[in-house]
Amino acid sequence: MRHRHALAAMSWDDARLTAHASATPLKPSSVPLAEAGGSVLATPLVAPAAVPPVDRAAMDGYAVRGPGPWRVVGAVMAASGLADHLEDGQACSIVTGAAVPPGTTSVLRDEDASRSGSRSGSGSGSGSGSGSGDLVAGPAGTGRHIRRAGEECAAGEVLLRAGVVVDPPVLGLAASLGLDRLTVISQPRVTALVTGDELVHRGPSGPGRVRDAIGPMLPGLIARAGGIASPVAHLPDSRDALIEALASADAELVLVSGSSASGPADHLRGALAALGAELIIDGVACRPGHPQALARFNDGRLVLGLPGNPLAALTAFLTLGVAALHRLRGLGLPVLPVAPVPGGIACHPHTTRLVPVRVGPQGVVPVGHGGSAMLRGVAGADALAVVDPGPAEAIAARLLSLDPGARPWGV
Ligand SMILES: Nc1nc2c(c(=O)[nH]1)N[C@H]1C(S)=C(S)[C@@H](COP(=O)(O)OP(=O)(O)OC[C@H]3O[C@@H](n4cnc5c(N)ncnc54)[C@H](O)[C@@H]3O)O[C@H]1N2
Ligand code: MOO
Repeated sequence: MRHRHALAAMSWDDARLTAHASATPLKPSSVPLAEAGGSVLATPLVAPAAVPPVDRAAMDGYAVRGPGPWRVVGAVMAASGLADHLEDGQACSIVTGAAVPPGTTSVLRDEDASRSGSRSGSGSGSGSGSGSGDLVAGPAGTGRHIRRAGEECAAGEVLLRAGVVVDPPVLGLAASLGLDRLTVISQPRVTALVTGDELVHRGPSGPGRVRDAIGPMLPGLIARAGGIASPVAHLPDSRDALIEALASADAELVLVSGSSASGPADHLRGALAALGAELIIDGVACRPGHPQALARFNDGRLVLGLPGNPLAALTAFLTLGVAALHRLRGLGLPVLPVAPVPGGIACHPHTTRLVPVRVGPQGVVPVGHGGSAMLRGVAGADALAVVDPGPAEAIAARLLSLDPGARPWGV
């Protein structure tokens, strides 16, 4: 029984938009910082207090007050509390980042300081011990080498808008603001089912044996696209096994590879029909990746059919999978930068071509080996050029990143 192409193949752009619109963003929640990586801010990031909270030394050296020379009256270490007030002509040795004593007018760098007295002679007299009573001299313009309180942000300032991905710099910023929790949309869960009786997971391919090349790609792709991958499940070409696995998948998005075409072992559409899923996309007008499909269960879970040819599976994930995951995470559809193609790329009259390219300063250059069963080209490429259908050659193309976790970039 065949359920082939009840819907006409959708254009590549419409398919991305449709996949994005088919998903429902997950509900926001408050999570500890340690669990927030990869999630998306559900509310703006607001500074609860000024950063830095106090004036701090920007260099190792001496906090001084007024014109020199200065008498060293103490030492401020990294973990010292607020030191006593400095009077005119007084200095305190200090380390980078420590709060300067009240009254400090400047910080004199170690390498600019000359010190006389019990701890003189090294030219770098700060550090442990106060050496109190020594004299220190050197150039110290007013306000030099002091990080002012509030110089990074004031209390109540909005630093990031909602919808920003919590990546390492954002996590570090949140920690430096003193935050312990963030209100975020957490990462969607993704289950991957790799089907095929012919697939093997060790050793070479041969007659009747095809080494699984999709299973190894999916966990990294899912993670880079902001999903949480469960271990890849391998299924035989069995309609019942697929129905059982689809019915029990506990994830917002289920990927199924190798069952998307119309052969006798391609059970995806039959399994979806048996489970009452709505087929939203049945084929996309792109190459590679034409037979990809997207369906939705009544409970909102999405199923993405990845074609069995490995490059087609990759392009399908980057097309529909990334679009759906972005929406689940509360993100808009990624806007693709445009790059010149100095040598041109032949267009297909009716179908969008996805061509592995290297990105250079002059534009993009195809790397070859972009057939749907090949990964050689894409493994050495920076992006896929999206070559819109047309009568001749494209001299510019949008770029689809091969790393769905990369911050947006331009060319
Ligand atoms: N009569 C038709 N035949 C095919 C059509 C079509 O429209 N009508 N579409 C072709 C295109 S385009 C593609 S892409 C494939 C999609 O096939 P399936 O998704 O059904 O996958 P299979 O038939 O199982 O496999 C195709 C090919 O890929 C190899 N494969 C499968 N899984 C893996 C894997 N995990 N790692 C490496 N290689 C894999 C499989 O052995 C086959 O060689 O259908 C075309 N045919
Ligand atoms: O379009 Mo298929 O998806 O060539 O590989």
